Amino acid sequence: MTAKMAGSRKFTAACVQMQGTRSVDRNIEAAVALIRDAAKRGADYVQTPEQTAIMELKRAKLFEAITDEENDKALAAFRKLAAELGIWLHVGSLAIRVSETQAANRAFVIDPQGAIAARYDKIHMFDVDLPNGETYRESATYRPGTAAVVADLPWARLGLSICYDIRFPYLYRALAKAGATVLSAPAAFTKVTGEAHWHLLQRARAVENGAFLISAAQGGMHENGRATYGHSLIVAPWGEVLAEAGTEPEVIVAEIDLAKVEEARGRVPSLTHDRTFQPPVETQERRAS
Ligand SMILES: O=C(O)CNC(=O)[C@H](CS)NC(=O)CCC(=O)C(=O)O
Repeated sequence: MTAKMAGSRKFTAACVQMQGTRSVDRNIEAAVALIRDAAKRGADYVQTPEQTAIMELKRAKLFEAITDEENDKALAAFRKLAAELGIWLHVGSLAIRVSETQAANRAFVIDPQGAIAARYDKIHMFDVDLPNGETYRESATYRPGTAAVVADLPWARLGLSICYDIRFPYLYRALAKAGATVLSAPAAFTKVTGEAHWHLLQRARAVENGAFLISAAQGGMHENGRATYGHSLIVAPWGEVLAEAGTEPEVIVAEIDLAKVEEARGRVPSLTHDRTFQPPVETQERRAS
């Protein structure tokens, strides 16, 4: 609607924060209302969280609810909505059935005509036992992706990632080296790890790559028993938090000025200072000899 022209150095980004349920229909309805709100507030690019369409940890129940890409009603609804609103819509992820026994945790970038401009399958699987007793085995259900993906928005190259990926810095280095000036990590971070690490990791990836980092999040207590951290974030390349959500569903908006990328990279050009050697690891034995 208010989409700025291609070649412009500025655009308006929004994150839609959600409290995902076990119902695909209810989640689509909630997401659509928030995306409409974001467009009304002038967003050219809107991002939704990881698992926008279903938050379900029980494998059998998940497989009853999901389909392949062609039959996915959330994807169809979001394509129609992007075209209607004339926005770039980045669906943080959907669970897409890729075989009898496996799903992909897949992000979609949808263009203002409703066409799929890019797809990314989450690479790093959250197979973790937390100290509070929460246990996750993402790889028991999902087939990890094997490729890093960038998507060209009219204003900037966008680097894709999802949630737990944020803990693997070389992925974002690869995306930045491939020209990404806006990075993304839509998430369903656990409350306990989010409290400890969320802002730190998001800001670190932005600063070390001199790039914007836009991450829409799941937040609050979910029907599946999980508590997620929320705090959707839009971070500038110098590390400032431009917009941040609380724990409840809401929309956050910020203006993305790409001149800030050159400014940050000009001040500290660490992106051009990578050394390729492996630092020697000194062991006790070596030191003794
Ligand atoms: O479970 C669902 O329904 C949605 N999917 C997820 O929540 C995914 C895989 S279990 N969660 C994460 O990657 C959390 C990472 C995280 O919290 C960290 O890195 O600390």
